Amino acid sequence: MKTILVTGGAGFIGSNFIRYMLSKYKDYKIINLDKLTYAGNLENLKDVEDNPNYTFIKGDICDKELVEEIFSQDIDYVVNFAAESHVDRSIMDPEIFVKTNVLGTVTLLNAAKKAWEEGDSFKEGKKFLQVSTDEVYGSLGETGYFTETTPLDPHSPYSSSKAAADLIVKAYYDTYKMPVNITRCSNNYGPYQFPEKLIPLMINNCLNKKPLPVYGDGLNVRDWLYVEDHCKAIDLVLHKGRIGEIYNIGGNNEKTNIEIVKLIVAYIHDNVDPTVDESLITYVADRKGHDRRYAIDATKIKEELGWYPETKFEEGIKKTIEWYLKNREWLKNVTSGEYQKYYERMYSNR
Ligand SMILES: Cc1cn([C@H]2C[C@H](O)[C@@H](COP(=O)(O)OP(=O)(O)O[C@H]3O[C@H](CO)[C@@H](O)[C@H](O)[C@H]3O)O2)c(=O)[nH]c1=O
Repeated sequence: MKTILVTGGAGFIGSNFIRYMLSKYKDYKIINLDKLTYAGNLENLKDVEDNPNYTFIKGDICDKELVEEIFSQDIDYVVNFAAESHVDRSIMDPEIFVKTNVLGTVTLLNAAKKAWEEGDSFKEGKKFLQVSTDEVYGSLGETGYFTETTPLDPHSPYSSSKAAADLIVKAYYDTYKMPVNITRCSNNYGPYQFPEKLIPLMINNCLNKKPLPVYGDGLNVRDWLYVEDHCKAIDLVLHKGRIGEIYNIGGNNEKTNIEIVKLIVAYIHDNVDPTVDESLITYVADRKGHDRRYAIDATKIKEELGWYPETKFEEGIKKTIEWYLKNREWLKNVTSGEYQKYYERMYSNR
């Protein structure tokens, strides 16, 4: 029996993680603390909202009083997914990224430390897991991989805020010996991803026959990881990861952006609407400071914890597109209102 505080559980990866953990551990309690920003959506958790082991609390990880009050319950693990996560938004509005990603993390760390400290050490069995990103390592050329010892070299306001948060988490381990882990994942894809990110944005635009905006030359490379494989990796690190360690989590699946876009177009063309074709592809101005290539070396998590990405990309992308096709109402709801304004601001003069 464990109680896990999951922050940002109404977002894409967080909601997939909550669903995965509730079905795997029938005796675990999950508290989901989520601010419900534009990217958080309780619809993502409709199927588990009545589960007696699940509690939702609406709130901000920067709210010290609220976070401390949550820790009046006996929390065993914290998994911190809560973050502003979209690189393009961070280029437009950096401040909220620093606030949520850095101050939010330190607020959570402080509350956990206060609740878990026992004399000059920590109660048994506690852990703070910080969910981070491979973007903290910066950008690769055509060869090489990020390992856990690759120096931090973030470029965007988003990745810089995540790197800062990682360093604060590390400082709590180095200074107080607080039981922590940091995981750094590559690009996730799968059900419930908000359609500002490459894959769901392209699916949504294909379904609406809107131009498909490809940044720069379309040859930037990302390493795609199916979200459920990521959830399995976090579960393993939470239970078996060595305290104080960082674990990279990658899909071992590098693709250029244009390959991804063409694959989505072909699927929609063949299975949904034959009038959708590559003529929708529109090359637009590049993202400022656009990292060229991310690729993860996940040897450490494989050798220490036996994790590897189980889902083949061909299978994962098919499942993902089919999920969006089955959930058009969800897609319609999340792309109304604020999304339209964002889309205009983001894409109108590129
Ligand atoms: C939205 C969009 C993206 N792109 C390009 C930019 C990138 O090279 C690639 C993927 O873009 P995004 O889906 O925004 O993801 P990216 O910037 O790689 O970052 C993601 O992956 C990171 C992990 O690597 C996470 O830490 C971030 O939170 C997550 O947003 O596709 C386009 O060409 N056109 C687009 O409209």
